[in-house]
Amino acid sequence: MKELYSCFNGYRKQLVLGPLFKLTEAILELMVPLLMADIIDVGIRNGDRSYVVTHGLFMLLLGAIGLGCAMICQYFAAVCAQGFGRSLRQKLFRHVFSLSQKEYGAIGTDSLITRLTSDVNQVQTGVNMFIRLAVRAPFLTVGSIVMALLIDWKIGLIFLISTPLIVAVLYVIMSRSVPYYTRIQKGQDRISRLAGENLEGVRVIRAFSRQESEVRTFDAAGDELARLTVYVGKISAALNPITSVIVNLAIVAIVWFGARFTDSGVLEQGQIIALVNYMTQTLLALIVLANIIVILTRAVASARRVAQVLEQKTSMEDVPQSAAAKEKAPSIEFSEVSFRYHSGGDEALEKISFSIEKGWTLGVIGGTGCGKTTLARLLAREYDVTSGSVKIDGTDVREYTLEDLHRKVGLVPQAAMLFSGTVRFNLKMGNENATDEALWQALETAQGADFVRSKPDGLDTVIEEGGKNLSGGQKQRLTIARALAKQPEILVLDDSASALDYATDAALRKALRQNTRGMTVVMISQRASTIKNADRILVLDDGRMCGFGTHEQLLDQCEVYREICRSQKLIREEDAQ
Ligand SMILES: Nc1ncnc2c1ncn2[C@@H]1O[C@H](COP(=O)(O)OP(=O)(O)OP(=O)(O)O)[C@@H](O)[C@H]1O
Repeated sequence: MKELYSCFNGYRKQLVLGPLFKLTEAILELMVPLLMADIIDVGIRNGDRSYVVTHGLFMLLLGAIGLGCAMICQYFAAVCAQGFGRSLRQKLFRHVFSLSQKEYGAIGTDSLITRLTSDVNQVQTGVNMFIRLAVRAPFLTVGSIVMALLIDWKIGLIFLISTPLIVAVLYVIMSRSVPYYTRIQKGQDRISRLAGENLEGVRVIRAFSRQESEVRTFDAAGDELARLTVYVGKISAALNPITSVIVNLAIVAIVWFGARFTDSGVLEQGQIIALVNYMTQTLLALIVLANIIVILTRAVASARRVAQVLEQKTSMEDVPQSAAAKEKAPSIEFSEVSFRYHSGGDEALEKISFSIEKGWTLGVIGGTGCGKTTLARLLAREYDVTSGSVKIDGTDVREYTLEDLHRKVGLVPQAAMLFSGTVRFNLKMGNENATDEALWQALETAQGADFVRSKPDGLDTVIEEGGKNLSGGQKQRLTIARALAKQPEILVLDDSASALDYATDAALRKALRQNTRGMTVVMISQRASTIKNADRILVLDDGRMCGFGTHEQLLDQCEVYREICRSQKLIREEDAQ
């Protein structure tokens, strides 16, 4: 939670002054019943009009000052809560970027989104309410009791009996309802998740005619949320009648005993009215206090969820400075590399060893789930190896700063990911300083220049969220161009041409060969035709390396490779024997 306090930096003044102004308003509010008692007992009883008017005007003045204090407090609360929320959101967002894939996987993307949005909002509301009401409500409760005791300690005893009774009722109702608020919060998270997932995958849902069943799931989640909310509403509905009964009985007791004390000259009528006012104030303050406790309980739960992320340290330590690359060392070298995902299960890669020289093309092939993407992730250090080492230019990837490493390795992931903006904006993500000429060059190599040129706005063509307005193949070409614009030393294409037709795929490979001289290319593919001309081919089978060599060598020596080529009709049946 310590991490959260620093978000008050710059707003500590409002955090302290806000409650102080509210306290001033509460003190003035406590004085009003006393003034009223004076007006009745002195002014009205003696028929002293000027007393009534001056005291009445004084009451108005107190009211005006109180209003001013309340408005200043409200302003400070808004400034502090908004400022705090903004800092917290920024801090959390920045921190999330510093986490590695391992932590993303452990916390979950949905959960991170909820923490960044609704949890931060809850904490922000909590801060606002804390400034406005957390000091005022308990002060008014205690102050009303003290004032009653000061007017008459015997009548004050009625306050000392009724207040704990009201507190007991509030406690029982809250202890039953608060756990439901946590469940309601979870229910709202579930509805957001379902809505997000369904809207995102609306095309798949339609294609599989799953609308009805998805609507039913969504309805069920909505019904459950409504059921919980109604149940909490029912419990809370008992609050007002029960507390009203207690307060009204207390008022009856005040009037009853007050009348007797008035007869005996111990109390004045105005004082009885003041006591009734204090009783009503006590009740209102206690109800506000109960609401604040609910809001603060939710805010603390949300603050813990946010703090949990902020306190999460990345498992991927960055070094302050990169170690030097070694001359004449292989461009990429895997030595006895094994890797297991944090979620457990078998090793995704097992004792992989190979190396390739600078400027070579490495083809990686194998069945689904054999570890091709994992290999690319280890090279770009999205994860750290479980054992063994991955070296680039003779230096372990862990000895480069992450920034230097990401500059060296351009990874084009399997799922093409584009951001809303323009073509230029997306391509420049690879290299902010790239000229238009360099961007067109990257597009030419990635076989994307023609389709961008065909758009009236060229590089300024608008790309919708996630690249929705582009075809799968167009998206892939732009992601390849984005990586090329970075001019990395190593380009990793993780099945990045899977949506391209054979002719475009062949043109892409030819352009890569011609335009990326000196660049080491790792080409992961399910298609043997895509990688067959690579300088070396790595064949993976269920996380193990079962072949490494040229196409011809592998046809000679590797049964799995021969089988892949045969199944894809790259070689004739009899050659595979
Ligand atoms: N984030 C993850 N958490 C846990 N296990 C994972 C994760 N990603 C992949 N795996 C597992 O690791 C193994 C290798 O997966 P990987 O994605 O590297 O295979 P792949 O060869 O790229 O498959 P494909 O060709 O289908 O893309 C699989 O058994 C997969 O289930």
